[in-house]
Amino acid sequence: MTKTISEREIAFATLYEITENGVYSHVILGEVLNKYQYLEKRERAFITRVVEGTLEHQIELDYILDQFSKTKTRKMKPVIRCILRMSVYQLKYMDSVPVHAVCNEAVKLAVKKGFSGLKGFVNGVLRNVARSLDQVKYPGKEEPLRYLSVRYSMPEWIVKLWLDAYSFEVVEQILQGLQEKRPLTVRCNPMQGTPEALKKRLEKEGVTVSVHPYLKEALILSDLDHLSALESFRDGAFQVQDVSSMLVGEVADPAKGAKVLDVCAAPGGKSIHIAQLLDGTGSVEARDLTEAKAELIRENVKRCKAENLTVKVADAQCEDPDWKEQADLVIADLPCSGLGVMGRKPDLKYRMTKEDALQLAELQRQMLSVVKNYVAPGGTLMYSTCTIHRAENEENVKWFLKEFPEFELEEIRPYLPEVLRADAQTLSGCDAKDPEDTDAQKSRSENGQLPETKDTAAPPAGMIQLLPGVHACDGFFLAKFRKKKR
Ligand SMILES: C[S@@+](CC[C@H](N)C(=O)[O-])C[C@H]1O[C@@H](n2cnc3c(N)ncnc32)[C@H](O)[C@@H]1O
Repeated sequence: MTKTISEREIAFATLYEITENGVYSHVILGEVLNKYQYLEKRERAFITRVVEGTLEHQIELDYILDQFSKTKTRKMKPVIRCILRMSVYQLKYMDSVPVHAVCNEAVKLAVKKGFSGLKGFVNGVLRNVARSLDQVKYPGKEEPLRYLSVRYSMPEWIVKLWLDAYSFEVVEQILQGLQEKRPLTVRCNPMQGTPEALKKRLEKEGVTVSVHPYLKEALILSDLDHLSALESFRDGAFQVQDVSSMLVGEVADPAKGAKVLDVCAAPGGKSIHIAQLLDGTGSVEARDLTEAKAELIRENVKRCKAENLTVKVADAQCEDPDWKEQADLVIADLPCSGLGVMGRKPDLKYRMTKEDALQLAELQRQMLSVVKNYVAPGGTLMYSTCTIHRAENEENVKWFLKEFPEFELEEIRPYLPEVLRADAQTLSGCDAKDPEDTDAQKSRSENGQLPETKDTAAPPAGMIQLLPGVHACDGFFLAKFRKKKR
């Protein structure tokens, strides 16, 4: 097929839709790659890399451009700003792309988009950047907020939020972790065989597989094209899930025969995990707000052949009297600001605001105050988010325990992989600035073991904040509550 549009033009149009019209990056990239299936694999990879890379480094790219252009990026015409950003990304991060190709293509694109009058400006700025890229002066560490924000392209409000909660070193580790390419992690379906058998099966299908250091059921896959091309995937032998999310099921540790309610379940990762841990016994009801979300759960349930799982459309904000004190386990994996998974969704950091994140913390409180009513006396409530935000995590836990004294935190360390146990937090220890400073850490005996059972006075370490860069997983928070028996 003759090409009427270049890969740079496609990357530009995609970026423009995301940054100027607010379209979600993962949605539009999926559509674009689908539409231009006829392009070569190399060209499709170029489009993805330029779009995701430009978004990922946007603050840094603007900082560089502002040093070379009299018109600052915020005052530029959106089309020109978009062309310049993606061009500087190629100059700085894509060694294989020659400078003249970047500049010439940017000029051509500006002309094609109706800005022939600015072709000299585009060419001049880019040639200048290319010549002096090594001499760009970045903010120094004496201005920690600005340094971290520009160096890692993270909006200042998020950096500030984290600097208020963690030391400079930990925040830098988180930011580095978010920029690293996240591996594809999957969880073995225990109903279909052992992780060892799945590993062999995947290797036969041409996939490179390693076992995640935290859980033997978690496999890291690489060298694969499409998941749906794998028979093992179509058969439901595994489910894509970050290892942090797998910990919800591990820590919940449901007893065989348990009655489980997952109030925000789509696309079904945690519900299906728990249904499998129940080994076909008990029941899981997986709920989400809309029919479209419920359908996503159904598709995954069908593929994984989980028979003890039903799906229902229901609003977690509205109380369902039929479930009052009926559940042995309630899973509340609630909507959140997602600051722990920004590595997977590069535009999220520019969309989320401090106010939105605080509103989400309020929404979580409202949902928790409804869904806690479903827990039977002696039963468990698991609260989790994929964010790094004390208001949504530790502060919500504090609020919950104060508001609903019939609940208490339950010790989670025995259920965690050994390397994570020291980072579990108690209620009083969750204000510590460093993960190493937690109460749980302090209450460990010298050889790093859990306290002996006779140490009953030790407060339970019932929650954990996982941090990318510090831990080998996404940013994630979980807490385990037990409803006291009457
Ligand atoms: C973090 S995701 C859940 C991920 C899921 N637990 C898993 O492991 O696959 C949060 C979910 O909450 C759902 N949600 C948002 N508001 C809701 C509401 N009022 N009632 C029920 N579900 C809601 C969203 O549709 C989204 O699917």
